[in-house]
Amino acid sequence: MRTLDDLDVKGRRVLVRADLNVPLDGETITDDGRIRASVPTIKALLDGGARVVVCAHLGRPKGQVDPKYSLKPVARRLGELLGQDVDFAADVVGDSARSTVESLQDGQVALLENLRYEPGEESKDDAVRGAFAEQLAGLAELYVGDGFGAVHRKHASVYDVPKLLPHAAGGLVVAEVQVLKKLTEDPQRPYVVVLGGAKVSDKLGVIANLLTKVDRLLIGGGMAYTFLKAQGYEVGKSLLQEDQLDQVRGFLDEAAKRGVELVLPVDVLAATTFAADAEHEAVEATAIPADREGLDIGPRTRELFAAKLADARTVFWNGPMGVFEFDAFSGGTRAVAEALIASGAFTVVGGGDSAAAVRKLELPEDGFSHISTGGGASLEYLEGKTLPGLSALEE
Ligand SMILES: Nc1ncnc2c1ncn2[C@@H]1O[C@H](COP(=O)(O)OP(=O)(O)OP(=O)(O)O)[C@@H](O)[C@H]1O
Ligand SMILES: O=C(O)[C@H](O)COP(=O)(O)O
Repeated sequence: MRTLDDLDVKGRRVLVRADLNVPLDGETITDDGRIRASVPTIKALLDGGARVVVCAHLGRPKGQVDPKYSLKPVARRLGELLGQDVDFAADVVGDSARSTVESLQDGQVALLENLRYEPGEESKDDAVRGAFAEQLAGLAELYVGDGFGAVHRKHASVYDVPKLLPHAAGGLVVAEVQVLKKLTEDPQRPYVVVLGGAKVSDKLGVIANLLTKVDRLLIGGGMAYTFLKAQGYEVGKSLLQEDQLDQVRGFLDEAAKRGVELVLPVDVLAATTFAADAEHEAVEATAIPADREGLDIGPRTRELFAAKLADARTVFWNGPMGVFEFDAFSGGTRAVAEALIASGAFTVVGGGDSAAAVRKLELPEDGFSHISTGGGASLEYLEGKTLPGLSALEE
């Protein structure tokens, strides 16, 4: 992969695809980790005299303009971190974007509005995506792919634009790949993967492949309930991927066949409603009341997971064990994070919210070998899949 050193950027407009998909509470950024991680590449380009045009997505507005997902607060924070103004374009490839980009001087930076306001960004139709990519590429002369968290998406800004412009990988992508490579090349064993979080349908897909690579798979968070249901237990109002139950039954069989230990919660904190102050109690994972939803793993599961992590030599963890944003349901995530730190293993935490949880719970970031900005992206990399955003940069 070409890197920034291979590009002559002085006086040129450089489109940087970053992953600035940060958690927001209204307009307040609750964790700016991904913005911070994007700063070194942007700064290096600015120091090199480039005119930098940053593009990124926020949330999943599905091709519609929705002010809730505006990148405006991100522009403000990026400016603070860079120590210079970030011009914000009110659209992605429209009049505002074009005039903002045209007025940039050497060493100045602009951020475009949320890429996912444009239906072309995520379209499955190559021609539709390609047409949007042409518009985006038209804003710049060079392209830098640095949004590691999105390299698993075959989206216009990730996959198609680098085909249209001379390109290079940014420092974040290079660094992330370097660490994750270590996990794919002969990891020390036991190799344990811990999966949780809420993007259940996205991430169930990686399990089939992971079962061929790991010694143990611990499943918590919103991911666990589809497994419990697949085993025949009722999960009340918990997060459930009903259409993937057969697939999950297949994983349970496959794990048993391969001798991979698949460890599920034995108890959960079952709440009356999805709220910070919800009434809740620890119940057996096999007996979740119909009117309750599991919002965290229970105390016995925390101990079980910690025991299963104690002798690990390599651990990858993606996805919080519960709704850590609510204090009452953050204990499971804390317990797993602490068990990773205590294991002394080579530990990688991946994912926007997983990394945010580590910081929110004030756990020492240097207690982990690496905190990756990619959740889904890291998981798919570990599967050994060719990721669209990486293959495009390699061409
Ligand atoms: N039992 C649960 N029920 C509902 N939501 C849950 C549960 N457990 C965890 N979550 C939620 O999962 C979310 C994080 O999931 P997600 O899959 O997005 O992880 P991630 O680390 O951000 O990975 P990625 O980078 O791929 O987005 C958190 O907001 C958390 O509240
Ligand atoms: O949060 C992430 O994992 C990345 O920003 C990608 O977001 P997506 O899962 O909505 O494509």
